[in-house]
Amino acid sequence: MSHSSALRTTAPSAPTATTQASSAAVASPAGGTAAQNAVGSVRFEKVAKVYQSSAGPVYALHDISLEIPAGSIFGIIGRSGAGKSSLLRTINRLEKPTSGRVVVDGIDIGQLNERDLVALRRRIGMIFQHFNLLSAKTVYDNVALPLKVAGASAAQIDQRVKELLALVGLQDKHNTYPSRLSGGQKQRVGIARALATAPEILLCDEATSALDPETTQSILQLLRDINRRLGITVILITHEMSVIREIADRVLVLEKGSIAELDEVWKVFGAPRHEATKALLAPLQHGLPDDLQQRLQTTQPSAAVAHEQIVQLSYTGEASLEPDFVRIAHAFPARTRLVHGGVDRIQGHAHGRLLLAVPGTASLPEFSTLTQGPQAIAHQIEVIGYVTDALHTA
Ligand SMILES: Nc1ncnc2c1ncn2[C@@H]1O[C@H](COP(=O)(O)OP(=O)(O)OP(=O)(O)O)[C@@H](O)[C@H]1O
Repeated sequence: MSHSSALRTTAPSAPTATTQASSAAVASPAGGTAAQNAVGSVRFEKVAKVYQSSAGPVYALHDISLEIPAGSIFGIIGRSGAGKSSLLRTINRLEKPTSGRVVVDGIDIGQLNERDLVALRRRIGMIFQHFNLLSAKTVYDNVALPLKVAGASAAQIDQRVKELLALVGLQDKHNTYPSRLSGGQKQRVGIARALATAPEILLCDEATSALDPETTQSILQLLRDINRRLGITVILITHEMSVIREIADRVLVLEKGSIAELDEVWKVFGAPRHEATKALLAPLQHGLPDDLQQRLQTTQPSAAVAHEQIVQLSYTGEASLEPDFVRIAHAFPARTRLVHGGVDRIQGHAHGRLLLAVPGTASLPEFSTLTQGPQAIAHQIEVIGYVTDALHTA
């Protein structure tokens, strides 16, 4: 498929803005190279946001400095009120920072006049949790609207809307009204509309939060496709950690308006460091099964009491280490059983944990030699407790 070049170049409003951005990027006053300022990059420089409310000032963002590379998929997570929406909305200047700069493609967007701001917003599409479609207009007209506003001709609009509806898989819904569409279809219309002016950045504000898991998967697939085929930078905020795990390259964890963590997703999800991250990721952890949880003791029973030692092997994705069951079996004594666990893959890195039940009287291997160097079978190994009676005879 070669929608890519067509969809990025045929929007009537985009060429001027994109050309401006590219030339400004090459001649960046900050001295950055053209590659650093590639189309679709965002840089926050010491961004702060303070809202004035009747109850006094609300410090929503403090000292945010980071860079989102062009063409990447960037996730923003954080507890409710952490500042995610505030940060996202500074990118198209729906919110103006109280201090600091937001630089899009090498241009400080705080300096733009009204006309340039309109042009900027055409280069930055946005989709929403509740789709924000016009219910009195057909699918076709919803997608056509930004093109009409941008002054495109009827022929340009027709060609572009057809391309976009084909891209999002709604070529047979031109004349349908939003009320007749499923949630996933509505979001596809939202995406087509957001792409109408050939943006270089797509902001996604909880875009899958109102969708069921299967529809979420199909929308994520579409977003990934759009990112890869059109080279559009995708920046998303979500409370669904599985969405970040599924499609983001890098993730920012915000806590009380500050950066708690910022790194590649497999690193943050494999070994979360900040309390806020650990709390957010807790639902993704495979909890202990109830029967094991209830019977787990923290002190080891005496040798006279039949029991098992529960050993946890953790995988954080580092150094491409994978669970190798032959080596695990060799490292542990006879009659060791695999009782629980799971391994996910994030960006090609194995991530998860396995729980082994080792006979209580057997001596355990030296964990330090099994977690380092070429002999490593896991990133971390620890005894998490003991159970009397073998689990499988309970
Ligand atoms: N217009 C506003 N006026 C006053 N306070 C605001 C305004 N918008 C946001 N806030 C406050 O700023 C802080 C950050 O809000 P923001 O919406 O950015 O957080 P969030 O992480 O997106 O939260 P959520 O996940 O609940 O949507 C919160 O304390 C919020 O109450």
